[in-house]
Amino acid sequence: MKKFVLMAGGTGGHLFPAMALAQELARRGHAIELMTDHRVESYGADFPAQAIHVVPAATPSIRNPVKFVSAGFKIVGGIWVAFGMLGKIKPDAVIGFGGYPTFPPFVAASLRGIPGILHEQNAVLGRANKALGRFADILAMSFPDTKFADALNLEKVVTGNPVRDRVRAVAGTPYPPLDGQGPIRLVVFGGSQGARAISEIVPAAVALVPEALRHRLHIVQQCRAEDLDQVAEVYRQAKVNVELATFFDDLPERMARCHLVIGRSGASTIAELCVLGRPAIMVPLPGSIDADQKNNALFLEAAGGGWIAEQATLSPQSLGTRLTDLITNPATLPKAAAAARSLGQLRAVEKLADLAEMLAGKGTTEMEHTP
Ligand SMILES: CC(=O)N[C@H]1[C@@H](OP(=O)(O)OP(=O)(O)OC[C@H]2O[C@@H](n3ccc(=O)[nH]c3=O)[C@H](O)[C@@H]2O)O[C@H](CO)[C@@H](O)[C@@H]1O
Repeated sequence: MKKFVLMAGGTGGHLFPAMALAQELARRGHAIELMTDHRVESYGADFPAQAIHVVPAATPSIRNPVKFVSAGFKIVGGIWVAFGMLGKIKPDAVIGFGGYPTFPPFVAASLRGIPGILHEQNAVLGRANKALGRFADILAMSFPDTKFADALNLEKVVTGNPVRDRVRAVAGTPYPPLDGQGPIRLVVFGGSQGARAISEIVPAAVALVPEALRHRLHIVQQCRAEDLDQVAEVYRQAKVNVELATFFDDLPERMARCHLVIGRSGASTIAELCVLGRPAIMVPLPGSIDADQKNNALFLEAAGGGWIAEQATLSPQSLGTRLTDLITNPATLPKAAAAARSLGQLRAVEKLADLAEMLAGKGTTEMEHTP
């Protein structure tokens, strides 16, 4: 039995791949602890860790000098706290999943000489992983051509982005029949936190779908608490069958039953679409550093598994027309579903767990390590 500390930023996009690895390592009989931030309360309920540690962390803003200095103190404090914790836990290896809360504990692990893997979920190397490159032994990547990865001088392995057991359990679900009469199931969500733009545009677009088709729609839509009433009202007026919630714990099962997903293109969203084989209209988060979501979405679109709809040019009219075209053209969606499935990396979690075991097995003395 080995002991691992996983480190992940607090949104679903970082925590869920860490959860997938924790589930696999636990199956293999290893002990796991997690270091993260306070948002673990929202997304970490099923995390199979023996202990969850909230470590001080901050993201420095260059625009505000006061905030920059206070973030610096917080990061140094986080390194100090994590250094103490790691001294007691004594893990054989650490695995970081990106997000600013991974920076202090990963640096602390390196200072203690503990070997470490960084996992990048996106098609573009994130800022925390970029900064942590010199403290790691291996970079595990989800995409073969991860942008900016070449700048890091360390061993690189393409593992794919691990998905949770809950997703793997329904991965074999066949694409549901799409005939001219039955229900058409849509799942709509804006990443782990919801997205206002999706809440504004999707219901208005659905309301423009011709009535005969609209009445066949069964929509499951996640939306932010502050958007719920407005979204419910638009669907009520359009007489659409809809289920709304701020977060669906059973989203993977619902995705497996659906014909089409509309949403953002965060890394786990893309990994799940591929493993489940479901097509998507993807609205990448605009304005994100290095356009990670756009690059994730391009990967699926290039394979024919989905369509990018840029938020800047998206309107209820354009989305309504696209939706109507897709559901009146019965061959298109199953074809895109098959293309998405061909990209699915069901074995990502085993590959990453093998890598973690390999690194833990080598022990700190055998590893060439840069503190
Ligand atoms: C705004 C932001 O910071 N976005 C980043 C964040 O995305 P974000 O945290 O939104 O994460 P992803 O899109 O990667 O994953 C969303 C996850 O939430 C789950 N889910 C969502 C809604 C719901 O009701 N139930 C549910 O279970 C999905 O199944 C999926 O597993 O991390 C990703 C991975 O680094 C990045 O690609 C994104 O750019």
